[in-house]
Amino acid sequence: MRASLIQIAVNPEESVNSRRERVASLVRAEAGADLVVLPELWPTGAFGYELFAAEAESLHGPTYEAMSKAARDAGIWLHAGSVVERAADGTLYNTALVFAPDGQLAATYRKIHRFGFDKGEAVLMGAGTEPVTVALPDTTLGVTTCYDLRFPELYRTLVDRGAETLVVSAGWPERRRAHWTLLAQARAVENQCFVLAVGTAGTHAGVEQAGHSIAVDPWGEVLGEAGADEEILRVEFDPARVAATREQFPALKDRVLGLEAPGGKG
Ligand SMILES: O=C(O)CCC(=O)C(=O)O
Repeated sequence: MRASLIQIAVNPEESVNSRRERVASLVRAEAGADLVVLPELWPTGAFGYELFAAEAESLHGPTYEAMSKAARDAGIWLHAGSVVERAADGTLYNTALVFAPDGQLAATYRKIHRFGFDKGEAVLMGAGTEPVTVALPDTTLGVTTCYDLRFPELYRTLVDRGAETLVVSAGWPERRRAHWTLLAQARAVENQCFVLAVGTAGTHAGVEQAGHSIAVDPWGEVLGEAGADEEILRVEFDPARVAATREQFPALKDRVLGLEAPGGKG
């Protein structure tokens, strides 16, 4: 399976419309890949809070249109990163879009863990509630977004639902780059899954982005890692390695379930 992780530079001198057109061309140029993955909120930047309301889209807005067409033109599965979705009741969500090679929408995922504690996304957006998997011909994707990476229980839920390739679409800051790499590898090892983690490059809203998109195999080995700037990280892997790893080292079978305390208090 060939996957292309497009680490998009988000810088304020490029308009949202120009970036959308540029990214559509980058996606089209990946024809021949099986799967293309884009980062979180690349139209506005994950920290472009002041743009969220103005650039919010209905689910079938301009990013949907451009990405659906790009997926169809390239004939690829496309995790198109996420957009600021304005729902019918006016609530904003950080919503990831996944398209099939015919351009049809295969899945949406509203980010469950919002970042910012008592500000930013955490107050500007609503929280998703539904973990999402997408069955591709050769693997099942578990769809997650940025800050989700810190919450292993979400990934276990995705594994229980059949996920074998965990996608993390992010806008991760440079300041915490060490966490990004470490957690991507940890999620791969503990879940015996491939992890495809794609972030943004550049600096927007004063927040330097980490870049360093990374692909990890079910043994925790790094298949490829990008640098800091805009770059396309292309990796090839055999999805059957997930079943083989789980058979050779069956740690997932030793899970002890039901340890969570009722009400979430330990
Ligand atoms: O958890 C982190 O350090 C970064 C999370 C983040 O930037 C996000 O979810 O947008």
